[in-house]
Amino acid sequence: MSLDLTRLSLRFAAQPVLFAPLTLHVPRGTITTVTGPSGIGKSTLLDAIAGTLPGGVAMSGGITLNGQDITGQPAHRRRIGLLFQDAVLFGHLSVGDNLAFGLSPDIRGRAARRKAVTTALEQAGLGDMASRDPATLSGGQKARVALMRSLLADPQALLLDEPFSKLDAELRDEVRSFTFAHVRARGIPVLLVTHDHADAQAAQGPIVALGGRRP
Ligand SMILES: Nc1ncnc2c1ncn2[C@@H]1O[C@H](COP(=O)(O)OP(=O)(O)OP(=O)(O)O)[C@@H](O)[C@H]1O
Repeated sequence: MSLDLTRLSLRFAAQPVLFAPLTLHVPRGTITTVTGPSGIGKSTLLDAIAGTLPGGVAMSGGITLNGQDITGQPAHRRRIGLLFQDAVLFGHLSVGDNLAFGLSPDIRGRAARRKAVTTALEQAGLGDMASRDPATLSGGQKARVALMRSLLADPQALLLDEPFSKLDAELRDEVRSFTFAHVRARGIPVLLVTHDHADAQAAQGPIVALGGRRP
């Protein structure tokens, strides 16, 4: 199982390419860190992989997931999770319903679905908070629910875009450890975009520095 990019290149209309064509092998079970200066195209790269590129971006090169070419596939068919710095939970749903929303359709039957949500709540340390309004959760609790919701969708790869940058230092360590432990346990390829050396160090994987933008 791996995520592979082959000479991937991105360009907004009438602008230079964002970064030099990127070839990258992200094996399962590793967290590969992507760094690079602001504006080089790190978030746009993750959008390209997830299939959520904004309009007006020209892409060349290829993306395969577990050997399957997904370059032209719509986002909902790629089974790639994307997690941002803001743990965005649906305000009109309870914490439990936020988790249920993420559930993979492969988990069938009411009892099995309920059990998956209960297990995720317990893993997030929120066993008794299923009916809580997400607005009443702490930053760390929200981040844990957002991760669990992504994992309940049973993604085949996970993309993390500065996922800890809004958290204060102490919380950041805790949420980082929690996140890395859970994604490692899944054994899926993970790409982490970060500016923080401590994140890259804790990821314990290869570090890819984007650069080489043409003038
Ligand atoms: N709709 C758009 N049209 C033209 N250029 C855009 C558009 N959206 C983003 N850009 C430009 O594309 C470049 C890449 O943006 P992106 O957010 O991917 O960079 P980044 O490396 O993630 O930056 P940061 O580290 O600051 O988050 C930036 O220079 C940005 O100004």
